[in-house]
Formats: sequence, structure tokens, C-alpha cells
Amino acid sequence: MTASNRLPTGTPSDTTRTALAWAHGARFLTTASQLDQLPQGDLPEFAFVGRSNAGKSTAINALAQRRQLAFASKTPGRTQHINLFELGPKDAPDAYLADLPGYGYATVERTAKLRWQQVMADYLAIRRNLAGVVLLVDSRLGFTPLDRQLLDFVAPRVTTGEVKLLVLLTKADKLNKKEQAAALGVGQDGLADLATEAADIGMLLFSAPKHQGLNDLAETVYGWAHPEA
Ligand SMILES: Nc1nc2c(ncn2[C@@H]2O[C@H](COP(=O)(O)OP(=O)(O)OP(=O)(O)O)[C@@H](O)[C@H]2O)c(=O)[nH]1
Repeated sequence: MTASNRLPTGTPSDTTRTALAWAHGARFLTTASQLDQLPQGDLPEFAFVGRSNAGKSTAINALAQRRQLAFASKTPGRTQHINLFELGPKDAPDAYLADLPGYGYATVERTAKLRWQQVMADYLAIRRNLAGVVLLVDSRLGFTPLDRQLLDFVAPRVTTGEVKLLVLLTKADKLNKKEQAAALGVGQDGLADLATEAADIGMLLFSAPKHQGLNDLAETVYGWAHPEA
């Protein structure tokens, strides 16, 4: 497993610039409430998942450098849709970014929670072109039981290396250096059971306002979509 607490440095490398330019081209494609409404095909897809309020919309918007590409839901826990964004040249898209519903609102009724579980479990287990999962976890909270449950859904595909995993420890600007290092340590310990030899797992401290982890995030997902690059 790789872990990074790098702060942004001066001039980005060519690789970073390419990855950032690619991510900035993200555009909304479609929204789906069921898996069979998602486009089929072989384009690599990476999914952003996380507890609600973990900073998922903020991270997607920072990655795409758009103020409102991903919308924070106005009614907590009610948005059970998967929003899909397209990346790459407009006439020849080369990847999809999937924004999965946030989870963990205490006020959501049981039936909605069960429905969420089913959508996530099915998506993570079945979506054939799923290349990677970006799991957003508030760096001050670490993995919650629902994050663990989500990891369980995708674990069989992560441990074999079929699906890659990047954990973003969000809101790192709210922690001092010592707390950041501790959060990375706790996070890595929490993933020990997934870290097989075949698995491709990374972890980054992330701060949207400070752009911390942003270049690494762009490079990672670009790499997932362009394994030949
Ligand atoms: N300080 C700080 N605040 C952040 C950061 N990322 C997100 N936030 C704040 O955290 C709150 C939640 O962020 P969102 O991006 O809406 O969270 P979300 O995970 O999309 O939440 P849902 O829409 O409920 O699923 C907002 O007030 C953001 O401004 C960060 O890196 N640093």
C-alpha cells in the first residue's frame, strides 16, 4: 500500500499536468437510480464513495476544477442516484467517473438505508467496467462501520487487484502535522486485511482548500483509466 502526505510542490510534472487537464474535462453524462440504467461497455469507470459530509462533492469539484459539477444534495440522504460523468475527448470518451450516493445520515429511514445497501453492494460487486474506487473518509473520524461495510462489498475485487482502491483522508487542513501522520497510520492499519500482494491500494491526505493530495488524486485516477500510460 502506498500512502502520501505530500503538500503541493512548485511546478507540476508533465504527467500531473496531463492528468489534471484530463480531469478538468469531466462533464455530466447521466443519472441512474438502478444499475441497468447505466451505460454498458468497456470504458474504465472509477467511483467516488463516502459517508455523507465526508467531502465527496467538494473533492469531485476540486478534481474537475468546477464549482458545481457534483451537487451536494439539498435533502440529506435522499439522493439515491448514481451520477455519471464522462472524461476524455468529447468524440472519444475514455473513462467514466461515478458519483455514488453518500451514506450515513442518522435520520434516513430503514427502508432507504436498505435500498442504499443494495444499490452499493450490487454496483461494487457487479459493475463490470469498475476499475477503481475512491473512498472518502473524514480524516478526523477514520473508518466508520458503514465505510467498513462498503469495503466488505468490494473487498473480493480489491484483494485480487481487479478493482483498485484509493482512500482520501479528507479535510486534512483541520489536522496539524502530528494528527495527519496519526490519521495515516490508523488508516493504513484499517486496510491491513485488504493489502494482499495483488491489491493496488493507496491512501492520501486530502484538503480541497489547500489542494493537498489533488495532484496525486488526478494522477491516480488518470493511471487507472490509462493503464498503458
Ligand atoms: N476544511 C475543509 N472543509 C471541507 C473539505 N472538503 C469538504 N469540506 C466541507 O465539508 C462539508 C461537506 O462537504 P461536501 O463536499 O458537500 O460533502 P459530501 O460528502 O458531498 O456530502 P453529501 O452531499 O451529504 O453526500 C462542506 O461544508 C464542505 O465545504 C476540506 O478539504 N477541508
